[in-house]
Amino acid sequence: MATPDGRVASGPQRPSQGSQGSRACPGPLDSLEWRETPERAPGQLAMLRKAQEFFQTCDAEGKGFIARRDLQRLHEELPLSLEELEDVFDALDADGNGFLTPEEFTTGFSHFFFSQNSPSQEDPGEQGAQHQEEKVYQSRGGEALGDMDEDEESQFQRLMDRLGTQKVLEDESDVKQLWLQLKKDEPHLLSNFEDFLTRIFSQLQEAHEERNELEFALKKKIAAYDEEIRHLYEEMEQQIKSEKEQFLLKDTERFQARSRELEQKLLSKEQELEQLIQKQKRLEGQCTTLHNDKHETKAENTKLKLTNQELAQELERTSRELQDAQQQLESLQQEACTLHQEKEMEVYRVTESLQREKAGLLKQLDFLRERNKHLRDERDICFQKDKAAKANTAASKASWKRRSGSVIGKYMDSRGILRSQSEEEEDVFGIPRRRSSLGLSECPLTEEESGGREPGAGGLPPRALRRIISIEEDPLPQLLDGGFEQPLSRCPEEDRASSQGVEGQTQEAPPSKLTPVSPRGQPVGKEALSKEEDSPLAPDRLFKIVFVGNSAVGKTSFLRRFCEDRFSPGMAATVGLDYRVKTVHVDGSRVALQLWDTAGQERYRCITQQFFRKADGVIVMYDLTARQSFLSVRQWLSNVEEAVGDLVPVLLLGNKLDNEKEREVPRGLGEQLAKQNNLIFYECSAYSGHNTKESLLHLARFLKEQEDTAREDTIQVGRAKKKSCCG
Ligand SMILES: Nc1nc2c(ncn2[C@@H]2O[C@H](COP(=O)(O)OP(=O)(O)OP(=O)(O)O)[C@@H](O)[C@H]2O)c(=O)[nH]1
Ligand SMILES: [Ca+2]
Ligand SMILES: [Mg+2]
Repeated sequence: MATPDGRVASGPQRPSQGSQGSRACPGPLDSLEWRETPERAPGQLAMLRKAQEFFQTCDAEGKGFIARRDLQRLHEELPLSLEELEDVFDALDADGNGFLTPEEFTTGFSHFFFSQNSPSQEDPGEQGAQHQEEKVYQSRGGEALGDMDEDEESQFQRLMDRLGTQKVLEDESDVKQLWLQLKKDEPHLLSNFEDFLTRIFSQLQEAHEERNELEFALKKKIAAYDEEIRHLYEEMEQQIKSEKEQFLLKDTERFQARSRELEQKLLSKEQELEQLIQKQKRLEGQCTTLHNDKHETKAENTKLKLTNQELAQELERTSRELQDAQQQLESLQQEACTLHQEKEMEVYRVTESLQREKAGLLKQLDFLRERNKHLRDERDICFQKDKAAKANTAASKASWKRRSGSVIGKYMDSRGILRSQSEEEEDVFGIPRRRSSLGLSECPLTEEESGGREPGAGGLPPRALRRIISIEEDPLPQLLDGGFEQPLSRCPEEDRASSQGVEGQTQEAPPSKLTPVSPRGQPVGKEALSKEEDSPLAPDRLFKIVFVGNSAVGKTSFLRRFCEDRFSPGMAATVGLDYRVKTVHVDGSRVALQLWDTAGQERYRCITQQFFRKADGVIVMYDLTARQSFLSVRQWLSNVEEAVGDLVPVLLLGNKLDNEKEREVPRGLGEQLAKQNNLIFYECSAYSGHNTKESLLHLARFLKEQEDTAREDTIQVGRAKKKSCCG
């Protein structure tokens, strides 16, 4: 390939030969040379263009500069050695930084070009090897050309034209030299050479055309590609645009939806806010009212506090007063209690004195009876004497009547019937009868022997219960002062019923005339007399106990056993009511028991009923040898309950335990009944004395404990009340 020197050298020397130039880049350089050469006066511009083209040839990669390596790569194409090329590079690299910029290259090139144009070079050292090479080439070329004549020249030109090398060969000087050499040295080989050239050039031509075609195709392809790329680009742009639009659309829609949503939210928030504001206003209003209220309440509170204080003071004062009142009340209660106890004790003492009095009177009565008996005896004797003497006159009879009147008259009425003892006593002791409400019947004493009259038939109307003494109204003194101390007798009806049964109280009556049908011959009251303990000490407390149960179950016998510790068979039935007082010791206390013996017979029930009410305890007795008496127990219990409720403790006694072989009521039944009704239960015998004391003491203890508990309760309640008042 031709160097720049070559081209430049051939340029000025052969301006008409357009085919001369660089073989490396024939296209553009060719065209440059073809355009420049005809002008023959290349200006700066043309030179620059050439330099530029050469620069581009060297800088094949389009880096914008030429490295030392780029120039060395041209070593095979340029007729220069590596060292020479190095020299050229160094010469061109003005600043010596190892790169040739386009300016450096152009400057160096133009320098060389201008130095070529002016043969007298001012700076031969600078041109270096290039210059030398140029000279060699010129010398050779000049020599060859010098040898060629006009004829040969045209001959060769023709050959060239025929071959059509202009299109293929840029620089034909080599071929020309070879042709000339061959023509001169070996003319016979010229035709071969020409043939060879023809072939070569035709091939070259083909190759050239082919290349052109390829270039054209390439250009077309490139254009197509460009077109396609442009198309693709446009499409892409379109797509991007549409995508963008879609995206924008979507975004807008989303944005709009979002904004709508937000607007709604905002709206609701605003509403909420509005509500909240209203609420706040309301609350503020409430707050204000509350504040006002608070003030009012505060004032009221203060007022109330003051009132409270006043009230507290008043309360204190009142409680003090109350306390005082309570203390007073307590002292009054204590007084009342002591008064009550004193009263009871008084009652007891009076009872006792009356009993003693009663005993004295009974003794007197006994004495009188004795006297009566004695007088009767005397009378009998007199009567017998009269009979025997038959000389007794009416005067003697009259005197009898007067004695008897004097002595027994007190006891007999005009009809010869013994007056009731109470009447008698009224006469004798002048004690008036006071009680008449409820109480004991005063049964007339029927003296069988007085005319042998039947009591029922004797015209004496049977006197009904006349005198009634109430247990409820402190009865004892009155009970005793009138007639109770008298031996109670059987009622006339009973006498009649028992076919002239005469009261055993007139024991002195001749047995022949007294026909006691009932085993109950004995009077009741007499034996009840004061075998009672004459205790020197007054009892601590007193309990009233009422004895009930069917007739003949042994109530009176039981009481006798308990009080006197003896048993009399054939007791008379109790009439109305009897009582005894017995003091017993219970756990260190002296307890006086006022034991009321009621009549079990049906007709006295109404009286008995009255006595339950003031009773502290009740004893219900049945006869364990008489079934019916046990069956009546329930009735007795209900009577008690009717009168006093179930507040009063009840002792159930099954009597006549000694008579086991005639037992009709099993023990279990009694126990069961007691359990059902919450009673104290004993089986006893008045006859043997078994369980008499035990059972009554049990009841007495129970009563005492009950009273103790009640007292304690009262005290505690009082204390509690006091405490609560003080507290
Ligand atoms: N075998 C036996 N007979 C007794 C017992 N207790 C009383 N008797 C007899 O039973 C009969 C009636 O006795 P009272 O004591 O009069 O009976 P009462 O319950 O007082 O009778 P009223 O006064 O009519 O209510 C009398 O004949 C007594 O001798 C006893 O424990 N054993
Ligand atoms: Ca440089
Ligand atoms: Mg009796």
